[in-house]
Amino acid sequence: MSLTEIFAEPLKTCNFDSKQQKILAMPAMSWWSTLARAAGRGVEGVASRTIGHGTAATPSARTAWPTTQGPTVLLPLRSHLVTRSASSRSPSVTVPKIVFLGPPGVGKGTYAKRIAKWLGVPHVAVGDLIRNEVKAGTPLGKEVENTVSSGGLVSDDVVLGLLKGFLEESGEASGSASATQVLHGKTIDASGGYILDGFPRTAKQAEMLSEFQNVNLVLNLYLREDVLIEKCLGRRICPECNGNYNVADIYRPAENGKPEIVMPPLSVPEGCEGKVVTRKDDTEEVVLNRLEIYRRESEPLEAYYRERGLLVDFEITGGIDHTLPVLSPTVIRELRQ
Ligand SMILES: Nc1ncnc2c1ncn2[C@@H]1O[C@H](COP(=O)(O)OP(=O)(O)O)[C@@H](O)[C@H]1O
Repeated sequence: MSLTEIFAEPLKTCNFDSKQQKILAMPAMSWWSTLARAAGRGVEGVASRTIGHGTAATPSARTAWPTTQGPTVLLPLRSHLVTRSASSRSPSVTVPKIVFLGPPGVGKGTYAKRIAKWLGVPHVAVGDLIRNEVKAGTPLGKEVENTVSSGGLVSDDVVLGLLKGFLEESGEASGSASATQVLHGKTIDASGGYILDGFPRTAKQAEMLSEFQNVNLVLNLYLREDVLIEKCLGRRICPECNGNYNVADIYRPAENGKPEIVMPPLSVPEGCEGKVVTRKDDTEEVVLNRLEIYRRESEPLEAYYRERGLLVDFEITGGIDHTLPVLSPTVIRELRQ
């Protein structure tokens, strides 16, 4: 079964009458190995751990990618991961502890959230944990409010304290603003793995994280900077449902060895229309400041994880429907290594 067969039809809709039903009905291990084999084939020929639509995929794989018709939906994979733990695979793979890295505007949060849902693990967005404290008006929130709205980085101790509390207390209601509000009142359990988004941002934070968590994959999403700025300025959030949207409609032709970029807007659904707002830190001045900080901090951070063989670079060149069918098997393939 080819990558196209697995990801083209099924990912467009959540329709159980489609081919997806057949895939899900397969015995878990055979589904798993088919997916994993296809994932390996999909990025065949990549010399290093650098993956991207423009750089790694073969032309035939590229033309076979699904077109953008309707939302891309990945059904939960958790049961397959659990099944794998009974096999001979290493336990680290069955507990995916994944870090997503990437500059503001790259879509890190959106991809992290989708992949987390698919893997059946919580998406832990540190920026949300911090914003939550600010929104709840806690002493910590008041302390960091100005730093956040100017695009600066909150102190390591504060962020680490929040994250540690969240990861260690999740599974039992901690009663803190973070555990109860970020996840909309639902208790979450990070003991079966997680996707960490927004932490670490510096090599020092990576060191600190390694003292209490063993991360097994770091996905480094990247995108050219002029597009990043446009995407940040087009970003909208719904304060009620926490949904993220983007009104920017971006196109850049391929030139000077750079891939073509096609990013249609991520439209605001009816229920959120009239409610969406621009984040305070998405003004041009603040975005430029955040990108500057990112550039400064990301190099040593990437080096930290590259040296440990955990970093996978992934170039974003398209919208979600274009990217997710390539990113998802990449995550599985890389977790297996
Ligand atoms: N790991 C971190 N260390 C320090 N500050 C952080 C960290 N993560 C988030 N923050 C603070 O929260 C703000 C919002 O974070 P986030 O939602 O991840 O935004 P973005 O990725 O768009 O910069 C950041 O600008 C920063 O002030």
